Amino acid sequence: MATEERVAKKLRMEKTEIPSLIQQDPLVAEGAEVLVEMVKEEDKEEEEEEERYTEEEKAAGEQLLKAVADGNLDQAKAAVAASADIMYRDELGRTPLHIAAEHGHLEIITWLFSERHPWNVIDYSDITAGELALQNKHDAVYEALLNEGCRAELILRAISAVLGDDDEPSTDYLQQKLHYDDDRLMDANNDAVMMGWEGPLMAEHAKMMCPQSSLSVLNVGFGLGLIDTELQKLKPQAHVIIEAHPDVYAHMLKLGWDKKEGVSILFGKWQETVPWIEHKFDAIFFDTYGEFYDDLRKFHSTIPNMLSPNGIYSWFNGLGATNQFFHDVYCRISELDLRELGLSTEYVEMATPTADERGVWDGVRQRHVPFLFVSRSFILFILNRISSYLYAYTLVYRYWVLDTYRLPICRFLTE
Ligand SMILES: C[S@@+](CC[C@H](N)C(=O)[O-])C[C@H]1O[C@@H](n2cnc3c(N)ncnc32)[C@H](O)[C@@H]1O
Repeated sequence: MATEERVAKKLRMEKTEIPSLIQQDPLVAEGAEVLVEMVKEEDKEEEEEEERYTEEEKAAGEQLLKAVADGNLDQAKAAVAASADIMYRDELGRTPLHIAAEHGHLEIITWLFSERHPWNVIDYSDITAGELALQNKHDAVYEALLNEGCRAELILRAISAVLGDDDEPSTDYLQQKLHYDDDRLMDANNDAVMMGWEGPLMAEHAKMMCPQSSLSVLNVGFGLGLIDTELQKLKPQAHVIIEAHPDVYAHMLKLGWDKKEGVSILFGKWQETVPWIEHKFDAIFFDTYGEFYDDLRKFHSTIPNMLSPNGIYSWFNGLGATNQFFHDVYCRISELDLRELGLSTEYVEMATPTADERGVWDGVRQRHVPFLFVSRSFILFILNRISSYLYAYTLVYRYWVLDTYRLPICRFLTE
């Protein structure tokens, strides 16, 4: 496929639409250039891959793809025995897993995993096998893909723990100069830390966590103060806010949050302030920036000490939200992590604002779709190498493509 066509596909638009889009804005042009370079790089890799195969291996690869599409396991096994690469790709970059998922061949999926086919491989348009199973309504296949995704991620985590590969959260974000602009909070690169369009999500979180007044609440991460404003409307008896960034803290003081009745601000990172908290809260919310899934998991582990017996814990759920399949895997992993801590998780579904309603992209770097896909593809490109998506949590967690937001409600397990 020609480079232009591949770029258009990645942007999910027609080839003819791109020139006018590029003319509109130098930032979009910059984004498109990055994409072109990425596609060229992919082309080079593809060529190298082609050259890697002998004629015999290519024939076996084609035989494998056909057998998988036909749902013929014996022939698929024979193709592998005859030297087919288990991850042989067709012209769309789809591997046997994509094809088996698209056609709903569960037995073949199980066999592919036993042959160590990775669960999270993407095609040249960033499509996962999970998305193809979902689109074609192959529920049992989707379930098998989800299970494998969770299994693989948990194994990877266990290996990282043994290797002592437990990264400290980066302090880069906390050292950057932030600025507030209308209803947005942006970092030094003009990347949005928080945007006003998330207001309805925050209002829903507050409502779900605080069904009545006079409760005792904890919020980690002030940002625009959207959730704190909503919590205030519910008249909490005690309202603790943990915030680590000096510019956000200064903004809070300027707005007089330190003088509001019942409000206490703990200035510092939650990692340093939470261990000192002895109070039990009826509602706890977590939404930070510049942190990884592992940090969220560490925060989960502090909940049993801080939540009152009938309390509710919730967190901003942007896990893997650039892709429905990845999102579902991470929601399930989080549920498993919380269960181990004695907490149940219920995901309450609500519609997310549409792209038009999110018109607030104006004035920030990520406002245009090309950037969205540039960062997404870049992350997936890295992912293919480390075979984990969880590390991408921070970088992408504001740019979700999901129509439905899954709001987590966590409580102590009763049995
Ligand atoms: C996405 S914003 C929170 C938005 C907030 N939920 C709202 O409704 O406006 C994330 C906030 O977490 C803060 N933050 C980032 N890392 C933190 C940490 N380790 N401890 C405490 N706050 C942190 C950021 O400075 C930022 O104010």
